[in-house]
Amino acid sequence: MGQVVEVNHPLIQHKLTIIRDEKVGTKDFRALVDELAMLLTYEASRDLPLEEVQVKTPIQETTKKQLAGKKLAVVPILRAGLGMVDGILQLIPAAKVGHIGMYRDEKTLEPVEYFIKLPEDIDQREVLLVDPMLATGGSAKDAISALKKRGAEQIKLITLVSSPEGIQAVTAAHPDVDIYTASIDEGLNDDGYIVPGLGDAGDRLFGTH
Ligand SMILES: O=P(O)(O)OC[C@H]1O[C@H](OP(=O)(O)OP(=O)(O)O)[C@H](O)[C@@H]1O
Ligand SMILES: O=c1cc[nH]c(=O)[nH]1
Ligand SMILES: [Mg+2]
Repeated sequence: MGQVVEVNHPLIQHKLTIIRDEKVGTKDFRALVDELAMLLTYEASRDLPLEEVQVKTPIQETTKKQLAGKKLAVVPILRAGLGMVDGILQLIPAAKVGHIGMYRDEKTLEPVEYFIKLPEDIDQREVLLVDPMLATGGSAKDAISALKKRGAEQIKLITLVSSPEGIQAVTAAHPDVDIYTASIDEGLNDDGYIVPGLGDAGDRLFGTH
């Protein structure tokens, strides 16, 4: 538990480099964030438990494997986390979806929670908390605390771009949470943006400023 996995798969690195380019528009940005979320989830779900099940093929009866144990919930941190949900649901169609609304105060960079709605059985589910950016770590840290307060015990954090500071903040506050990311970037600028990063993920996804 508490591992930090920078997923270096060539397809992930290639697609991330494309969306870093400020010239890439909303349509392509949105499509690639979804693809990256799917690829990262493929990696993050490597340890899902399996169980045996009887199957009768057109040829013969056999014993094979199926997913076992806890069901899953995908929980995006609004707004930008929303851009990762569809890609993940293509991989795990049966997952339930929760929502945690948070924005960073422009001056203090402190996260402000404005909405939270989770499946009533969140305590029975393994949670994939998703947000493209892990900067100071404030949003992810508070979102994980909010999930734990509502009974979630197994949480993984999936981000596209993370700063060393954000990783440090989350692993210190929540050593039980694994972090899967496409890139650990250099750091943060004075405005709390990841360097080199990709800009404001929410604004690029939704065409806002
Ligand atoms: O690690 P932190 O310092 O908390 O920063 C990361 C958060 O900042 C961005 O959200 P933002 O506040 O811009 O809201 P938005 O997603 O609605 O754009 C991003 O989507 C993360 O949620
Ligand atoms: O680089 C950053 C940092 C926080 N939030 C973003 O959307 N981008
Ligand atoms: Mg946010």
